[in-house]
Amino acid sequence: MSLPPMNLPQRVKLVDVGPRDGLQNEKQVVPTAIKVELIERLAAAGVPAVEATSFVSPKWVPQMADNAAVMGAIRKQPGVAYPVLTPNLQGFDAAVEAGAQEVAIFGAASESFSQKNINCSIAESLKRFEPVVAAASALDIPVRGYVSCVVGCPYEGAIAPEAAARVARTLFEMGCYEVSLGDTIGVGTPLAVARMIEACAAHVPVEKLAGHYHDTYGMAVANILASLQLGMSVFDASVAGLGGCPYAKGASGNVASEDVVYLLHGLGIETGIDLDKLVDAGAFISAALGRESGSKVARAILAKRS
Ligand SMILES: CC(C)(COP(=O)([O-])OP(=O)([O-])OC[C@H]1O[C@@H](n2cnc3c(N)ncnc32)[C@H](O)[C@@H]1OP(=O)([O-])[O-])[C@@H](O)C(=O)NCCC(=O)NCCSC(=O)C[C@@](C)(O)CC(=O)[O-]
Repeated sequence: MSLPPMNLPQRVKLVDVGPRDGLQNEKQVVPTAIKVELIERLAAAGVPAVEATSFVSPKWVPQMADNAAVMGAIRKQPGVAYPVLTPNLQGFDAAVEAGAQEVAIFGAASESFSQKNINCSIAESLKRFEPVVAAASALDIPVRGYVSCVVGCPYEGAIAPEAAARVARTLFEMGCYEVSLGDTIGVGTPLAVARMIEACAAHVPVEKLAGHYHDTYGMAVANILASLQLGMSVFDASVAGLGGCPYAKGASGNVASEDVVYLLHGLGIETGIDLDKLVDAGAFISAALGRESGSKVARAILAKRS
């Protein structure tokens, strides 16, 4: 017996956002040296893109205040991207000064979340991103775009697929090489996520879309499978399932990178990632934070090893 045919990609790119999306949400400020070692371990495990930090206001997110120190200390691996978040030109200039070679701008499909997260409306945020994309383009720096709250918002509830699609389209037309669709509070189910992707893919080629799913309701792996079947081949995840969002109360971490890699390899999809080394990276940061990994796969592998 075999499964019904699934139209799956041969290779998937995983973007580990743990050092940024994960550690921005820790109550304790994680020492710079630990962040740097985590980033280096992820790159050594074969992760092709590691989101290293964010150049946002340290008053808003003190956990990322050591952004320049982190960027200065990483021993960069050839072929690995180390994108950083830049909400405005001030953040972009600081990121470039610190040696960033890829940046990400981040908008939202929900007005309330936009206000809480970056202190402006969706329209204002898109205006604010334009000079960032222009400055990046002048320096040949690729810009990734994010849309938060693509299926649900902590303040507004369900979000219409068209609202996500409008922002995704604007970011893509502005010049983002890829648009990452964030289920910030992890409420999506495969049907809701598929409807949202279909709406976005009407304006942005599906191969330019990435899935960024938090695992609050345990649906993220199912949502990734649904997204793969719709032609997506880039996913964000956090080693050890780190994280959440400081402006989305109750949101748990991103889907764990280890769980995503286990799924993908089980489907015969290449990632270039060594799962054992990834589990080691997750064990390293979990020990540094003094808690168990949020990845079921990592816990199973570590239990088998002991
Ligand atoms: C966007 C702002 C800066 C607006 O914040 P604001 O207060 O409206 O900014 P402002 O332009 O009025 O400036 C006020 C002060 O902030 C400073 N400032 C201004 N910009 C910067 C900067 N770039 N870096 C450092 N400092 C900055 C500026 O210099 C000034 O300093 P002061 O004169 O008071 O001393 C603020 O709201 C902010 O930093 N927000 C970031 C929030 C954040 O990082 N959220 C988490 C990331 S998003 C996320 O996690 C979702 C995602 C991407 O993962 C996808 C998903 O899951 O959905």
